[in-house]
Amino acid sequence: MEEAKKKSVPVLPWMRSPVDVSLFEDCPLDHLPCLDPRLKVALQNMGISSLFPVQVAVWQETIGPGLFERDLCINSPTGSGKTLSYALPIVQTLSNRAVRCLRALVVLPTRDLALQVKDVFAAIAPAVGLSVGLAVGQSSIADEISELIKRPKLEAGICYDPEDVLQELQSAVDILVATPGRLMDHINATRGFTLEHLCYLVVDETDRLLREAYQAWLPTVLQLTRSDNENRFSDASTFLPSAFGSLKTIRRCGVERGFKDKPYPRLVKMVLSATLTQDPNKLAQLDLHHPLFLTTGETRYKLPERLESYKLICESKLKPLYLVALLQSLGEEKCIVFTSSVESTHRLCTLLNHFGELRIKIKEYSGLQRQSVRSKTLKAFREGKIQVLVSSDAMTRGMDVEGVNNVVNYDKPAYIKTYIHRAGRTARAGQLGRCFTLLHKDEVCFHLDSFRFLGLLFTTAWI
Ligand SMILES: Nc1ncnc2c1ncn2[C@@H]1O[C@H](COP(=O)(O)OP(=O)(O)OP(=O)(O)O)[C@@H](O)[C@H]1O
Repeated sequence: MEEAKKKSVPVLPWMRSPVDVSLFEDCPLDHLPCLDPRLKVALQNMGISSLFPVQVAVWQETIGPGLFERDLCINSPTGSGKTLSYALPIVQTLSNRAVRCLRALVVLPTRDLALQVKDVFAAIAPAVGLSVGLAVGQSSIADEISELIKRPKLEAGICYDPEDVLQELQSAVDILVATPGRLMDHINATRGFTLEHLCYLVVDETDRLLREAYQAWLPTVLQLTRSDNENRFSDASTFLPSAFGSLKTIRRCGVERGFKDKPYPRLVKMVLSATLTQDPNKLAQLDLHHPLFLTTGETRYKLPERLESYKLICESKLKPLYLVALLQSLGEEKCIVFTSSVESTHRLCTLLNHFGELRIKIKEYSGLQRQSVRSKTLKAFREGKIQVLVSSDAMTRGMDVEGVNNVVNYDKPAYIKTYIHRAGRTARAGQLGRCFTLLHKDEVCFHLDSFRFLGLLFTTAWI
């Protein structure tokens, strides 16, 4: 049904002539034009010696004479390195900034994803003197504000007038990684928080973020970053919250130090996903400027090169036993088992923990749990203290855990996109990985038909 609906949606003209990322090759850091030597060292410290194709393609479009002329829409497989593809050019371009203010905003749908992306920025940005902040609701709002906003005169004890205090509020960060809810909290209520100077907006996991309104964060950000000229023609009151604390932050032409009397630089947008939407109505929400589409190969979505896909056909009532046998055969290798709901995640995890012969640590990770519990579980999984994570689809998007060799679809994914994001937790960064899907024999034909367009061949797994 979903696929039939999609086929009737016309593709936008600019999407018909994309830059094909599959024509690019890895590029050693030594050969990358214009790379700041300080960033080269930072990348080497991360264990990176060359850039992946999508990173080279984005670098080419953003660094050099063309310098972020167009908004970029990037559709590239899971694990292909999309995070660094935007983080590196943004950090390199901002490295020349004279005054600290909030210039880049990266929005992600979940807290764990935002933390992951913040870590990538934090590994390179300090090398060129840039500071990175996080707004995800991990700490109290007061703690978060004190991380994001500075009061230099007040802190130095030389400012007593409340009016002066307001004037002196400054951003403590150049780059902010945020989830939509917390971002809106700061926009609405944090004094001194402004998007007035924003140059880059990254919408990662775009299709997921466009699916939900999240307190109208996108129209709000777009409205606040429009110049005076654009603002004159639109009526923000239709969606802006009534107690809109930061309305003063709408950018005016030439207000920033160094930009007096010059046209204000355009806000550049970068939107990314492994399953980027082609729906014109959804893309219209992003208000893209002369967008350039980067995608990998000719098929709409692509799986990682080194992913092996297996089907396991069994009767429904025997599924738990098949799973136990599969996990036993995988030994201590890290594995994520996906179910269709938070309830079945809980049930399955409880059941697996009753199989004494499975001498591996198995934990649940689902949207039903508190964030603190989820974060603790994820940390233990990263550290290898847990071998198997039973997860609902909360885990499917973007999570990058080293050494996950196997993914199991205990419940078959309802959509191709779900398959892509689940399977994409393995075979990342050019590594080998396996995805097993448990199917009842009646499901096999339907399942394989709907996946054929991915060029996906399932091998039958014998356990
Ligand atoms: N140039 C590189 N060299 C080596 N490893 C890299 C390089 N770039 C990224 N990586 C690693 O590749 C992994 C995947 O990167 P990343 O999480 O950015 O993928 P992604 O394309 O955003 O995937 P997803 O669509 O699932 O979110 C990470 O572990 C990252 O550290």
